[in-house]
Amino acid sequence: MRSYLVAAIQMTSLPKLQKNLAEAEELIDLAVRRGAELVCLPENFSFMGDEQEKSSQASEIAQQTEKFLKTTAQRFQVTLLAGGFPVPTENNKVYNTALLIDPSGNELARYQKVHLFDVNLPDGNTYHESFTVMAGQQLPSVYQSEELGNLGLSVCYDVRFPELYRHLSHQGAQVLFVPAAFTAYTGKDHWEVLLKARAIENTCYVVAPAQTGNHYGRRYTHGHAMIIDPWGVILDDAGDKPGVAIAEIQPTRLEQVRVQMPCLKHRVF
Ligand SMILES: O=C(O)CNC(=O)[C@H](CS)NC(=O)CCC(=O)C(=O)O
Repeated sequence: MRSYLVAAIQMTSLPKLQKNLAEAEELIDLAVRRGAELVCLPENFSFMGDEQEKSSQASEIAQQTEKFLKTTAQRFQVTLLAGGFPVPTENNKVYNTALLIDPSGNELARYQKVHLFDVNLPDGNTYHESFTVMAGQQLPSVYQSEELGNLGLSVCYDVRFPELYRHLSHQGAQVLFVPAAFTAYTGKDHWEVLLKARAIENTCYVVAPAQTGNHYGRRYTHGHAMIIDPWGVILDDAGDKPGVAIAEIQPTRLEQVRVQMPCLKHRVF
C-alpha cells in the first residue's frame, strides 16, 4: 500500500438513468483532475426513484450501469467503487449491489447489501426496501490491493451494524467504503456519528460517498459525503451540494494510529 488520493462523490440522482450517468461522469472527471486514483460513487448513483419504478427498470439500469463503470474506469484509468445499484434476481426482485472495478474495467469485488432498510420514520416517510430487494446472503469481502490497501465493501444502512465492519477489519480491511443515500431525517443526527464510530473502533479510513437534496416527491437525502481518518478525524466533507470530497490515504498515518490505539489487538470477542 502507498499514499494516494481517494474521492467520495456526492450527487442528487434522479429517476433518470442517462442524466445520472452523465452527471457521474462529470464528477469522476473532476475527481481525477484533482488527482484521485480511487473514486467512489454513492448508493443509487445511476437511478434514484421510488422502489417500484426502480424495480421495473432494473434490467436496463443494471446493464447500462455496469457498462458505464467499465468504460469510465478505462477511460480515466482509475479504480471505481460503485455504491448500490439494482441487479435483477430470478424472483423478480433485485440485489442492491456494490461493485469495485479496476482501471482496466475488470471487476474486483461485488457485494449484495445484506441489511434492508424497512423503516417508518417519524417525518411520515416510509421505507420498505425488502418489497423489491432481496437481502444478500454473504458478508462483504475485503479486496486486497497491493497499491490501494485492503478495501472493505458495505452499503448505506449497513453502517448501523458494527459487526459487519468488525468482520471486515478482522479480514484485514484498512479502508471501509460506506456509499449511501441516507435520509435527511436520520442523517442530521446519525450519519457523522456512525461513520466516525466505524472509523475509530476499527482504526480504518472510512470513505462515504453520498446522495444529497431532493430526488423526487418527498425524498430528501442528507449529503455530507466524507472521508474520515482512522483516528476519527474528518479529512474532507462535501457539504450539501453535489460535488466531491477528496483526501489522502496514508499508510504511515494508519500505522501510527494502530500503534497509538491498538484496540484491534485487544479484542476479546
Ligand atoms: O432513499 C432512497 O430512495 C434510496 N435509499 C436507499 O435505496 C436505501 C434503501 S431504501 N437507503 C438506506 O439504506 C437509507 C438508510 C438510512 O437513511 C438510515 O439508516 O438512516
